[in-house]
Amino acid sequence: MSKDQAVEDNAYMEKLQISNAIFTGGFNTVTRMHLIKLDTNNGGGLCTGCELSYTHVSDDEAENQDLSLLSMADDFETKDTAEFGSEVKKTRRPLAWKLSVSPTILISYRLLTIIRLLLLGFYLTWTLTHPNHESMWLWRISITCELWFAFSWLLEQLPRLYFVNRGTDVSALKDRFESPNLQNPKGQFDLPGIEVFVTTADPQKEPLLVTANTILSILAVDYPVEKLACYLSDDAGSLLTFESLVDTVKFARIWVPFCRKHGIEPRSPEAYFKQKHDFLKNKVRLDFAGDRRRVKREYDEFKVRINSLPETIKRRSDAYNAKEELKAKMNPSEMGENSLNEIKISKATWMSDGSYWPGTWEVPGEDDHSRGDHVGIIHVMLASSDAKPVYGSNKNGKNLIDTTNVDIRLPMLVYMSREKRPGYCHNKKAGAVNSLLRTSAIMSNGPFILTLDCDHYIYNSLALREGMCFMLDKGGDRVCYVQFPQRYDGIDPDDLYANHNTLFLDVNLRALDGLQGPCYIGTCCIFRRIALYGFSPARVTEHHGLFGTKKTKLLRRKLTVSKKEDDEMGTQINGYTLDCDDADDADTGSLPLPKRFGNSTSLAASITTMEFQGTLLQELESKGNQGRPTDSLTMPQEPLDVATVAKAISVISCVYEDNTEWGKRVGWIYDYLTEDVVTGYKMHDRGWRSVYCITKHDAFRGTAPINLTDRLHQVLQWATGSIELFFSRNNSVFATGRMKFLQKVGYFNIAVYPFTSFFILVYCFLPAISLFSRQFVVQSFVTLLTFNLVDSIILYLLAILETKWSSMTITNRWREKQAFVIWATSSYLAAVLQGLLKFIAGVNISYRLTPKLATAKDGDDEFAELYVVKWTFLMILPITIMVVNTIAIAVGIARALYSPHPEWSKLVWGMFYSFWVLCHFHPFAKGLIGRRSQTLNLFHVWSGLVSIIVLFLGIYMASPSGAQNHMKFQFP
Ligand SMILES: O=c1ccn([C@@H]2O[C@H](COP(=O)(O)OP(=O)(O)O[C@H]3O[C@H](CO)[C@@H](O)[C@H](O)[C@H]3O)[C@@H](O)[C@H]2O)c(=O)[nH]1
Ligand SMILES: [Mn+2]
Repeated sequence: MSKDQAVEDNAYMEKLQISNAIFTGGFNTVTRMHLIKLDTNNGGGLCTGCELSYTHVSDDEAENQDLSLLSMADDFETKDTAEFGSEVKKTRRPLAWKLSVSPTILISYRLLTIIRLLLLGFYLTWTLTHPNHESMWLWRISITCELWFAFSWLLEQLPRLYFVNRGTDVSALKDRFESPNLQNPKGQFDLPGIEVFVTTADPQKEPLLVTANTILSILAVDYPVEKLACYLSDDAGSLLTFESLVDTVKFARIWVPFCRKHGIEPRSPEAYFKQKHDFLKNKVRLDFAGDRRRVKREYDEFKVRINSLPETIKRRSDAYNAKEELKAKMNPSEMGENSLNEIKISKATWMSDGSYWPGTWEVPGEDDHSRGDHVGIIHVMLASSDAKPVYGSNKNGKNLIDTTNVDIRLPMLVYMSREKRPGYCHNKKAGAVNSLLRTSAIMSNGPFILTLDCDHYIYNSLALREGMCFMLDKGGDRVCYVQFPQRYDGIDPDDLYANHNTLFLDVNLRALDGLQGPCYIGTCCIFRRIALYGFSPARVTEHHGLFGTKKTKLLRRKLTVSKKEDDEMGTQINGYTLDCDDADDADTGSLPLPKRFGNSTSLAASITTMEFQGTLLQELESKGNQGRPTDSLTMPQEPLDVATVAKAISVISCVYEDNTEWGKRVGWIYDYLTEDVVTGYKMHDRGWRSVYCITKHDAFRGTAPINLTDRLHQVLQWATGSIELFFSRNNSVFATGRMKFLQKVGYFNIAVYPFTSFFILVYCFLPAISLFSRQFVVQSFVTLLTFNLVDSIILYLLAILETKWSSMTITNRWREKQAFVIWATSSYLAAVLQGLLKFIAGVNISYRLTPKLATAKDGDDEFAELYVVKWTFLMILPITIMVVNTIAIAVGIARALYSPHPEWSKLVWGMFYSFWVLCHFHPFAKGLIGRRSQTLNLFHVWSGLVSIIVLFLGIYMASPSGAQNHMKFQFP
């Protein structure tokens, strides 16, 4: 590009709005701005941001406003407070609180726990001091297992002693931030800005319609429009995702006003239109039925468009490619002589305005246009809007429904695909969200961030406000994130594969909330941006309310202890501390520059993490931390300029992913198969607390894998993440941070539970083995039985009490127990082995994206997917266990009936044990055999093989010679 041309271009660019351009660039790549044209012929036109014009608030005006606010605040301090007494009281209503659980329940729960602990202690001591001399190996195995089970129960149970439930008051939030008061005389939205991050990685496994619905639910959420920004990260770099987002925006212009006008819930159209109950209920407006019909029709058309996008793009590309090829043939000199160009052209993927798609092309294998090898892309689909509402107009040709008095603005929306290059580690989802974190810091810099998977939509449009209640209440500035539970649509009523995760989501996380907060579970979580930047919580001198006074004191003491270190090694600002606890950069207190910035030609060189943090620190300083540091950062009130977006492009360059800073101390943590738990762990370790927000109506909903194979792999992934936490050197669960002891126990439990696999496995085989060994001597049988009976009763009572403070039910509980045994013998075991391989041999573990179910069409069997079985190695052990125990039962019966030795009939007790084991595998068997018994071939072959082996073994042992040998047999 010549110099003159560049200047000319620049002048031209200034005149354009950002929304008319796609920005691309990356490491060693020039940052470019591609102007895109509105294609009126094609339904999938590109320009979307400019339909709604925003008025520019002049700097003067903005300043004046600020000043008036400030002077009001000053007045307030000098004036007679009595005049505003009622006002003050009104705005000081608490936003969030702890719900009290009946003391009877709490005390009984703790008492029962102690009783079981004592019982376990007695039993274990007794067993340890009374070895079974007639079969020592059996005794040794079982006592080892029992010790482990006791230990892991303790790890799980201890944090539960402090369970809490919480409540919020969204109307109090409204009173405090959206009604006129002294700090906010005009009653304008004074809520802080929130950014919503949505990650998507594969338009095949994650259907476009699912993502589109998530986006729609975000655009329609009940939160001040100008304080909201939505970012979609597309790790596939796919034109499919891009164009479906363009279409989504178009539909959003109808959908969002419709939702606002009639108070629609939920605001994902797919979920809304699927609802079975009477949709006219609670609807006051007369034009509702008509509006609904029109919007429904529009949605159906939208669905057809989205579903045919792959075909549309393919056809378009074929046509353009053919045209280009022809052009090349007709005019070879223009296109370059070699035939390579022709091949290249015939593979391209084209946008609707007739230009190349800068991301990945449908036909794979193209340099710079393949998965894992493409530039970074940013397109601002919707620019941030003005603070004043824009009302719609009457129903007319252009307007589908009457939107007078309905705010028709849409929040800011950005499409982003980070740069990817071969040879770089892109760190999966953690890398994607970190890219979003950097991009958004430049483009909107909201103080709060909600992360959502592409399949998790906002189910309750007040969800963001619920979360803000915790963040903005007194003491809220020590909250690093508000985690919501994961809830799902479309799970079979039996919840065959325990997809609801009740034990974890409704018991364990609630329990952790009573300590230092739930761990982060990857999605449905509102973060405080500074917590992601590696800051420590504010030093608070006085606290009451949300978290109680006692705990605050504890925290304060710890913070005082750490203060000394911070003065030496960290930067402190307005009570927030920037941790610099690593020796390598302790000297300067600054953050290291990315390694390869020295020879980068991109803008990236000028953008360092320090700059982000610098901006943040300045903001905090200038706002003077006026009691509410949380809302001191706001969304930009002006349209983005070219330079800003160009800057944003440079920070999604792949060099950042290689940088030690990101994912080590800042942002989402790298080097783990699952980034979630360890990211939250880091924050708790810095002294933050988190909050669990379970609302009466689910805040978010997602899809869960409802077939056995996908579920096994999902569990494998989670368990691997846990095991990695256990083996990790940097984030050792034993590390001394500012974490509470019992919170540590909670994390330790998460880190070690996969190890249970070994012991469960032994227990599943034990009855069968003992049956064949003839050594199941009933010496301690009475003790065993008595203990187990009493123990079961206590556990059952504990479970009943748990149903009193969580939404756990006894049926759920049994499902979870079954699931635990199944996962233990399949996914957990594989996870431990994978973890060991990584730890010892450094073997890399690859991530497997959980496929998301496209929404079922009307009339389809909703749970057809439930019985789809795809073979996986994870199934081998559970099948073996089932077969072995079935045979053990058969052999047991045969022996009891026909045996010449009377004492063998006692072995019949072992059969009950086998039966008990089999009961746990019932969901597994059901999933495997299923309704349509399709892929049973492998199951049959494998179980046949195991049966034969076991039978031969049995015959061998039953024969006199075999029996003699066996008397000397010692279990290895
Ligand atoms: O390279 C990647 C891989 C994944 N993702 C996104 O990450 C999310 C979660 O991936 P998925 O395979 O669906 O994981 P699940 O097992 O369904 O999800 C749970 O478990 C994950 C790991 O613990 C968490 O990250 C998720 O938030 C949590 O919902 C999805 O939105 C993906 O699009 C990316 O953006 N880039
Ligand atoms: Mn998921």
